[in-house]
Formats: sequence, C-alpha cells, structure tokens
Amino acid sequence: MFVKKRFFRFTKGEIQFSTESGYTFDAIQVAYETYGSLNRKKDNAILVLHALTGDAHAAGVYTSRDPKPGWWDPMIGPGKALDTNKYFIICSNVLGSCYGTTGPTSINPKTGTPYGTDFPPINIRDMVRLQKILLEHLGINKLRMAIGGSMGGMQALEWAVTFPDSVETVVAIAATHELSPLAIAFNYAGIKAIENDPSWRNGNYYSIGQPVRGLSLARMIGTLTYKSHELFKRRFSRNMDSDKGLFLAESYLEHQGETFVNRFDANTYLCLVKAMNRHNIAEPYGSLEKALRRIKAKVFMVGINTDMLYPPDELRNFIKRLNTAGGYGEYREIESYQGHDAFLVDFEKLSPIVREILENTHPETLLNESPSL
Ligand SMILES: CC(=O)SCCNC(=O)CCNC(=O)[C@H](O)C(C)(C)COP(=O)(O)OP(=O)(O)OC[C@H]1O[C@@H](n2cnc3c(N)ncnc32)[C@H](O)[C@@H]1OP(=O)(O)O
Ligand SMILES: N[C@@H](CCO)C(=O)O
Repeated sequence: MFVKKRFFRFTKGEIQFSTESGYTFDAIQVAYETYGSLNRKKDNAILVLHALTGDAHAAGVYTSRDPKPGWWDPMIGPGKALDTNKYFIICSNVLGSCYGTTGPTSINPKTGTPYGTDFPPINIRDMVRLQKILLEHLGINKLRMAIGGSMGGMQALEWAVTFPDSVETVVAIAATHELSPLAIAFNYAGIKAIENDPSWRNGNYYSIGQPVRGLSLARMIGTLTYKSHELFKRRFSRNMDSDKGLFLAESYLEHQGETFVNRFDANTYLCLVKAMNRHNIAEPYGSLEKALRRIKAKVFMVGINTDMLYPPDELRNFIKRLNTAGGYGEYREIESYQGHDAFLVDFEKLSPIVREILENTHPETLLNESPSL
C-alpha cells in the first residue's frame, strides 16, 4: 500500500487555536496520513493515535525506494484488523512533536527561530483538540473509533471525554486516564538526564547541536520501562558482546540511545513527556466521576500483563469506575513477554482483539458503500 504524507496548515486569522495554558499560535501545521476511503455518509472514519515518539506514518510505504512500513502496518490495510476496504483511517502527528506537526523544532513566526523552550506547555487535551480541527477540515463529524496505545491510548480516552458526541468507540491499549506516580518518576529521570547535560543550554542548542548524551540516556531509561524482565532474559541472557566488552543488555541500551538521538529532538522529548505527566482527564470537571459521566462512547481497554508503566489492574479499575459511573466499559488483556511495547510488536495478539471489538460494535458491513474521496 503506497501512502502520502499530507499537511494541513492554518493561521490564527482562519482558525484560532490556543493551548489550555493560554498560548495562541499564529500558525499551525498538522502532518497526517490517511488510508482507505471516506464513504458518502462520512461515517466510517477511525482515528489512530500514536505514542510518545511515533509519527503520522502508521501504515503503508511511501515509495518502493523508501520502503519503511508504518509503525502499525500489520494492523492497517485491506483485510487487516483496521480494514481499509471498510474504514477510512486517519493518523496525525501530535501537537508538540518533531515529525511535521508544529512543535518545539518548528520556526516560531514571532522570532524566526525554533520555538525551543518557548513552545508552550501542552497537554493531551490540546493534542486532541487539534485533531478535532483536522477532522472537521476533512469533513468528519463523528468517528467510528479512536484507538491508540500508550500516549495514543491516553488521547483516545480524552476523545471520549472532551468530544463525547464525536466518537462511538474508544480503544485504549496499554494506557489509562493518568500516569502512575512510578511512570511520572521514570519520565522525571529522563527529564533530568536531558536538563543536566551541559549541551542542553536551557534548550537553546539548535545552532550548536542537541544534548545527545542526555537525550540518549533519557531513551535508555525509557526503553527499560517499555520492555520487561522476561524480554531481557530471553533476548540477552547474561551474554556478552565481546568486541564492545559489554553485556548484550548494555549494548542494546547503547544502541537504543544512539539511534534515538538521530531521529528525535530533546526539547520535543521534554515537551511530550511533560504533557503525559501532567495529563488528567478529570481536571476540567472537578472529579474523575464527573469526567466519566460525560463519556458516551463504548470504551475498551487492553492491558498487557507485563506492562510496568500501565499495569493491568489500573486499566481494570478504570473500567470498573466507568461502569459504576453509568458508562460502557470492557477490559481485554494481552499476554506477552514484550512489556509495554507489546502494542507495537505483538500484532498477532492485538489484531484479533481489535477485530472482535469492531465486529461487535459495528457489525454492519460498509463494503457496499461507494467511497466519496
Ligand atoms: C519515525 C519512527 O520511526 S517512530 C514510529 C515507530 N516507532 C514507534 O512508535 C516507537 C519507536 N520504536 C520502538 O519503540 C521499538 O523500536 C519498537 C517497539 C517499535 C520495536 O521494538 P523491538 O522489536 O523490541 O525492537 P527494538 O527496537 O527494541 O530492538 C531492535 C534494535 O536493537 C538492536 N539490537 C538488538 N540487540 C542488540 C544488542 N545486544 N546490541 C546492540 N543492538 C542491539 C537491533 O539490531 C535493532 O536495531 P535497529 O532498530 O537499528 O534495526
Ligand atoms: N516505545 C514507544 C512507546 C512509548 O510509550 C515510543 O517510543 O513511542
């Protein structure tokens, strides 16, 4: 499946977009991709939401010379769990990212230089409100489904609360409505790794190169939380990389750090992990119960038994509270030794769950509808 990178741009004069922290952007760009076709009623759209360091390239390949498939390619396409013969799938890069949507690496029209640490504090709701503007631009008023893992799952849940009339089904995988204290603490260790690197220079590093040691260490810390005890044991045992004089477990971490600094930006990392840390779906409503009572969508949470960032009990507990508040919640679980990242690798286990949820919530076939786009 060949796909195209797309951009939606608007200025303050056309659409005013302000963060909850009170910053109004002069101009915004959103990078996104779409797969499949929107039907005439414009009611077959599914929004796929990416995790912390993901991008809008969720499926397909750009060209035969650039054959890197999207990060959820095994999930999205003709006949796959998110079937592009039936559904119109949209994935947009989040606000604050460095993969095409306005973020700390973008040029601030006010200064002509990258926003850097002048980029305003954002939260998950800001990301979701920007996605809503994109969907309106595409002519979509209601989503069949919002689905994502980790930070993507947090966005999916936020869709149900912020725009209760605009989404029918929400699937949050390896995610909950707020980060646990331990996850906040892990993120904080990464934040400090970056901020304590002398090359960070309070975020003003764009002309001299980014704080690679700090960012690399932050990714190493993050990687430990995305994997599991069992995965490290199976993959590396206590074996050594004799050339490097390192345990395989150590050289793996080094590799994760090295490759990350070539594809990600330190201020962006800080912006996004802080957005995750401060996220709280209850905040605008005063209590979690009040937030839950807004939800009209059917909510499915998919836990991963080895996930140390979003332990299954937390997901089960959320579903219980949603049902007690009068909502519709169901819990599913994946057994995987992969840890939190299972939603990015264990497609054989995730696909049947997503298929089953779609078949049960939207049993009608859309195959006979002729697409309008
Ligand atoms: C623009 C983007 O790409 S972002 C969009 C997609 N990515 C995401 O959404 C998240 C970012 N990626 C990830 O988190 C992970 O790569 C995942 C979850 C997708 C895949 O996880 P896994 O299959 O477990 O692979 P993981 O990345 O952990 O490890 C494999 C890498 O480690 C390397 N490696 C494995 N063992 C060792 C070792 N002992 N020493 C050194 N390197 C090692 C492999 O060679 C491989 O390298 P490569 O990625 O450069 O090819
Ligand atoms: N490993 C994924 C998931 C983090 O939650 C990422 O880097 O985005």
